[in-house]
Amino acid sequence: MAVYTEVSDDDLAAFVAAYDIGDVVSFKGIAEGVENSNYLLATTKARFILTLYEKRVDKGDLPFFLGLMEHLAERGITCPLPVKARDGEALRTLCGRPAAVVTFLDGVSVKKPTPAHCAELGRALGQLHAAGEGFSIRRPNALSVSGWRPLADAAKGRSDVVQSGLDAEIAAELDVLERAFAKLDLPAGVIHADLFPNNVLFLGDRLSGLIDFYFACDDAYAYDVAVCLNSWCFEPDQSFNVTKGRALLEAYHAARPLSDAEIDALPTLARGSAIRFLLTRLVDWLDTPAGALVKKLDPLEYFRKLRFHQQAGSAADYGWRG
Ligand SMILES: Nc1ncnc2c1ncn2[C@@H]1O[C@H](COP(=O)(O)OP(=O)(O)O)[C@@H](O)[C@H]1O
Ligand SMILES: N[C@@H](CCOP(=O)(O)O)C(=O)O
Repeated sequence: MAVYTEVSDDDLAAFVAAYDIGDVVSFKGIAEGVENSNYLLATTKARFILTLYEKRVDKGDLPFFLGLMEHLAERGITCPLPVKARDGEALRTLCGRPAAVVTFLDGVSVKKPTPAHCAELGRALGQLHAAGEGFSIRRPNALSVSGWRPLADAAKGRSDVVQSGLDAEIAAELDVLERAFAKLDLPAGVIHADLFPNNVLFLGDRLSGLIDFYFACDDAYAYDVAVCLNSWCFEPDQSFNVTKGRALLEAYHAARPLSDAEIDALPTLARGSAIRFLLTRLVDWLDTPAGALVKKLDPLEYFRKLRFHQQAGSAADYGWRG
């Protein structure tokens, strides 16, 4: 579920009256999603997504997220465009929460990505990175290497209920990654940071839109590539599909060429990305009360991916041909 805040008909009517988006035809909560309350809002003019930003979103970050979507949409990226109310403001308040209306994108997310989907994704990611250049607001990645130890500490002493010995494995991995990340000096800019298949829409085999920019931040571009290798190229049996990896990397490289340093760093970045999602899932797993309506995501999926990356010697293990 992702409707934490219920909006009454009266609240909705008062909210929509501030915009020039037509009259409400229908209004329905969207089940998918984890972080925020999302509604599909249809009006006499068009369809929109109304989002109420929930507790985990820092209100101070909203100008970054909304400004970024506007910046990218202006540069040809098919992403939600924040809709301004008559007073010129896109960020408003509804039911005591920060809220915004964005344009609705057609398409569906794929459950089983093919190499063709991975190529589409790689190309779109390269274009996204190029289009983000020149965006003026900065947002450091709170979930990069300096954020991992605090997450591990939050789970410490409890993670063995998920898997015996996990605390020690995480601590040892963080020792390695903190040293390895300190040595990296890679091209950086705006990244999506959560471009999993559920955040990419397709019409047939053609990518039709990118959504959910609420983890976007400044970090190494190749880290975003590593997030996608993790989320798009593993099979359900947890084997890495090099054909998908190659399709993703080659399409990305055609849109935004990867430097030798970025290619060499891929195994380290993939390990980092694996521990990031392992840790956030682990903390959520441990902290989400039994019976909560939110679907808990399996932390061990990312532990198994981490194991693969620990064995990876070079980018060739991800399908890179040079
Ligand atoms: N602009 C959009 N156009 C079409 N569907 C959208 C749009 N934004 C969100 N959705 C739908 O809402 C769901 C949840 O949105 P998402 O931004 O991923 O939520 P959360 O940040 O809470 O995880 C998506 O899976 C998608 O089905
Ligand atoms: N992609 C993250 C969870 C974040 O969910 P989203 O619905 O905001 O994309 C994970 O898989 O751990």
